[in-house]
Amino acid sequence: MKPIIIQAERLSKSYAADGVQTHVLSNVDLALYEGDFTAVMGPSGSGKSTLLYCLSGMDTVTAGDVLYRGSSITSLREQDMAELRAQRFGFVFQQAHLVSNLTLFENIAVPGYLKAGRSAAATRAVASALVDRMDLAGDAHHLPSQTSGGQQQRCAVARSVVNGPDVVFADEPTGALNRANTLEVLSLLCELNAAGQSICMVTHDVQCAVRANRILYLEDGVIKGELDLPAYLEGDAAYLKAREAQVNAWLSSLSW
Ligand SMILES: Nc1ncnc2c1ncn2[C@@H]1O[C@H](COP(=O)(O)OP(=O)(O)OP(=O)(O)O)[C@@H](O)[C@H]1O
Repeated sequence: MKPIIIQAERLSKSYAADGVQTHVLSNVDLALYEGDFTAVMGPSGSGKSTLLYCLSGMDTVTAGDVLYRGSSITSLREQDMAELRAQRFGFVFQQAHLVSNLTLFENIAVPGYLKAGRSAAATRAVASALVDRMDLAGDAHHLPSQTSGGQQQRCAVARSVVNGPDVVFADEPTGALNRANTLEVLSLLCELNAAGQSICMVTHDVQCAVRANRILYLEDGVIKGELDLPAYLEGDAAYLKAREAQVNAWLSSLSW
C-alpha cells in the first residue's frame, strides 16, 4: 500500500456571498498517495479547483479536515501554512504567473532560495539542472515577455519542483496552451512522475487525464467515481487512443 501524502476527511466548503450560501464541496473523503499522478475531472463548476485549493492549504475549509502526512493542516497558523506550501508543495496554474522582471532562470531559482537547509549555490545548481530538463537552456536568461507561452509554462513547471515538493498541485496546467505546448508540458509532468514526483492535476481534458494513473470524478462537490490505470508510458498513437477510449467509456458511464 502506497503511503498517503494528503487526506481529506469529510471535507466541506461553502462560500457565502450576498447572504447566499453556495455549497461547493460536500463531505469529501479522499487520499492522495505517494508517487501517484492523480487527475481530478468533472463538469465546470463541480468544485475541482476548490478541492485542489483546500487540499493544498491555499484555501480554508468550512468543515472536515485535511491531513498532510497524517497531521491536520486545517488549523495551522498562516505562517506555518505558508512554510508548508513553500517547502512541501509545488503549484502550477493555468497561467504561468512568472515575475515579469526576472529571467526564466531567476523565476525558477528565486523561490528555491526559500528551501530550508540548502545553500544558494546548491539552489542555483538545482535551477540550472531544471533549466536543462525543461529544455529552456536557450531562453533561461530571457525575460518572460521575450518567451513563448509554452516556454513560460515549462518554466512554471520547473519553479514548482525547485524545492523538491512532496506533491505538485496543478490546476488546468495546459488550459492556456496550444496542442504542441500542451503535449510538451504533459510529457514533462509524466517524466517528473516517472521519477517519483507525486502530482495532483485538475483538468477538463481527457488527453491530459490519460497521463494520470488515477482519475477522480467530481460532480456537484461529491466524488462520484474513481478510475485506476496502469502508469502512463510514452507510447504510440494506438496506445494513446486505447487509453483515451477506456477513460471516455468510464466518463460516459458517469454521464460526463
Ligand atoms: N471565492 C468564491 N466565492 C464564491 N463562490 C466561489 C468562489 N470560488 C468558487 N466559487 C464557486 O464554487 C463553484 C465551484 O468552483 P470551482 O472553480 O471549484 O469549479 P471547477 O470545477 O474548478 O470549475 P471550472 O472547471 O469551470 O474551472 C462555482 O459555482 C464557483 O462559482
